[in-house]
Amino acid sequence: MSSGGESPEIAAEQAYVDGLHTRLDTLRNEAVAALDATLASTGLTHQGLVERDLSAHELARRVAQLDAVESGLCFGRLDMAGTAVEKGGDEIGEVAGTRATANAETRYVGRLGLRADDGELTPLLIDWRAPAARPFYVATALHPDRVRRRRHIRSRGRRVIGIWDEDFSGGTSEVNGDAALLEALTAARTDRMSDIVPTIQAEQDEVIRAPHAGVLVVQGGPGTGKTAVALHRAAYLLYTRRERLARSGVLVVGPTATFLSYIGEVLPSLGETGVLLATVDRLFPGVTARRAEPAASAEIKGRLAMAEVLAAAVEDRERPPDEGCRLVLDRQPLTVPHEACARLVERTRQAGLRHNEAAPVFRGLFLDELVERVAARYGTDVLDGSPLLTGADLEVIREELAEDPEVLGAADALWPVLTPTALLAGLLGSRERLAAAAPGLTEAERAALHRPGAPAGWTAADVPLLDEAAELLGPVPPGGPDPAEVERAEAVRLAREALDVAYGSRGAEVENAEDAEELAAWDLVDAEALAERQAEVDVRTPAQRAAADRTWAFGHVVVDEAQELSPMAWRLVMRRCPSRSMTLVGDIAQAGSAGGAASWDEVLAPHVGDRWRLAELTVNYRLPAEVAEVAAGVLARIDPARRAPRAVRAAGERPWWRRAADASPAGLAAGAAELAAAARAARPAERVAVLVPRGLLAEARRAVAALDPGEDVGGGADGIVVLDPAEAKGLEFDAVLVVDPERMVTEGPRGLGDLYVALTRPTRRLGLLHPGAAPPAGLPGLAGLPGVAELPGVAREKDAAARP
Ligand SMILES: Nc1ncnc2c1ncn2[C@@H]1O[C@H](COP(=O)(O)OP(=O)(O)OP(=O)(O)O)[C@@H](O)[C@H]1O
Repeated sequence: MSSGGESPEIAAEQAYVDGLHTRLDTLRNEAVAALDATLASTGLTHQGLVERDLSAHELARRVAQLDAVESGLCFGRLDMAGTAVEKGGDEIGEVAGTRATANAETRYVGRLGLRADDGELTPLLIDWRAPAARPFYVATALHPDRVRRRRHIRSRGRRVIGIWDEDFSGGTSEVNGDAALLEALTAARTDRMSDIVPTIQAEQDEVIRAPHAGVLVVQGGPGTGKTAVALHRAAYLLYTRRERLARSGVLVVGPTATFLSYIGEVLPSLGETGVLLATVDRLFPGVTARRAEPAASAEIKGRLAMAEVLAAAVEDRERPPDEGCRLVLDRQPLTVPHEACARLVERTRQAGLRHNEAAPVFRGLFLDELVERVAARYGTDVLDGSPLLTGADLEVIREELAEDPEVLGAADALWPVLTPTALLAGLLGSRERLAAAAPGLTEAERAALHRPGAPAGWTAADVPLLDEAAELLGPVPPGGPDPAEVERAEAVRLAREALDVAYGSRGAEVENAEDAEELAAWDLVDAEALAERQAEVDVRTPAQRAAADRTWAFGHVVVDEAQELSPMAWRLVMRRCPSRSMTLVGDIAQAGSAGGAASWDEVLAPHVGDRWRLAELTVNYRLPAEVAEVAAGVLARIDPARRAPRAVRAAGERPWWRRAADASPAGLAAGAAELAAAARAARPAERVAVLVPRGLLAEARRAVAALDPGEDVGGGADGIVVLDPAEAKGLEFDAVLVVDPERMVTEGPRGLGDLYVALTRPTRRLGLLHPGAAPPAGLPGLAGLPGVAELPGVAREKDAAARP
């Protein structure tokens, strides 16, 4: 690499890059001025206002894009052999159809396309996504693709600080382009993922630029760049298909909110701001999943069989009561018996509509039935047996009945208009309804689903069920009851049940006179207040316009950590993308949730049959080779047939294990906190993660939070995060301490996958804290270090006593 201010090569590149920034500044100033002028325009018609807002929106996007590309604007240069000059407007990454031609000799590659304002629109910088930039990523000494020399330009802010060259001239190659990659890989990590445009590798480039149509599955081991590739592919598709995708939108689905915040800067740094990032549980407008639940019930809710359970739950709500329907019309009682009601239900179903859409049909049939029964009260002509009432009489009766609140209420009770939340709350809140709708589940499984009392928020696994319910029910018909009212009525009903249950289960002692003064829940709240208190909070933002519409069809959907989605979650995601233009990235070996995927075929067959393509990433960019060796031991246990991705670098440092001085949960947590603090103290710039089995999480968090900020080691909990494997999915840290690896394996439903995730998070250092005296089983390549108690500054009297 050349570096330093004195190199003439660097000075020449600096001059060029300065010119690019001058051009960028000019464009930015022009865009800002145009935006100001647009916003200041007044006296517009309604149409004019709409157009003004549209153009202001577009200009604001342009300003944001020009701001975003400022850092590392130009990162590459291609010196091309030969004389061919490419025609067409797309080669530098601007609007197709412009007239300018590329300079066949030298192309600069950067974050966006720039042209000179010289009348010729001479290309100055080629967008990394344009076809003319492709050789920068795929040229090799063997297939140079007309490239004589590829140059990586490294900058800090606007200053060029280094260049690396790969010379492909004369059939030989002097390659040191790997240096740029290595530098990127060994840089210290922050809590935000960076883009990789300067160093995208050929196998990644192929995935990023793969054709748009259909489902593309990107399988790759940990650290192979699946997330990075998926996000760059989104940026690429937005660039090549801007027209269509800007309208329909791109959705990126990730496993956790932490993960989404970790990747949240990548697309904006590439100038793309219009992409919606969401976890599956945020994809049902108006519902925020805040409630936790045991893994066992989440797993049941994720099963495909729940689609049938919900369909049966809807049918159950259409079942007339055994005693039929009792009314009082014209002060006379009238009963429509169960069989007659059941006949009406059957005829309504024959209309083939969804439940809510069929409600008006049922109401019409119910009215016909009532008219017939009221007419029968008047009897028939004794002479000829003909009805006493004429058709006009019947019509009048029908009109009166159609406005009678009692009749309407009865129709609604027999065929209630339902919101998805009302249906699901009603199902989960009632043992009887669960028994009726889910006869295929065992008693214990139904008990796991049962949620007695008023609904207190939704869980992540409820969200795909709500979506399924919305699909089965259809929208509330116009003129039907207000959905908010329907929901509230159901909540009040359930709240009332909860209060009844609470009241009914009062201890006998409450009946005693001395306890009578004691205030209890049923004294303080009435059912309506309880329902009000438990109402869902809608946290939608304007930026989530697409997410606010459940029926929105995204133009492209990216799913990261796709192996984690349950079959019910897949049904939801597929509904958001009817075109099936999707990029799914994941690693079957890392599946940790019980409902996660066992194979891509199993995941996709119900939705697209075998119409999907598989791409594999084979190089591990995150892990040093020494850490990869340890992780490979776990992969061999998960699936001996699967090959671990090849690590591109070694750290020169062996991962280690230490025996915990105290094997109790509190002892392990304390030992982990001290080791993490020691790691921070040794290298204060590094981010440290303590990864623990789920059951140790609370204890370990407490121990780390209690670290003394004043101690000379560590500086307290700053820079240390404590996570379980599910939370750590997709993230990476400079140094990782895995606590009690054997418990991690036995604890989760797919514990080996959890351990594999945990071991594959570090970019530099890995340590294990283990309760046993023998090394942790099945993990090759670990160096054994003295126990925690022997660490300087860590030994304490009680630890010393606990040692054998
Ligand atoms: N071509 C590249 N240039 C520079 N850095 C890269 C490149 N490819 C991947 N990386 C880096 O390697 C790390 C791992 O990438 P990423 O998180 O995308 O992997 P992953 O396959 O999604 O991993 P996991 O399965 O563990 O979630 C990231 O820091 C990423 O920036």
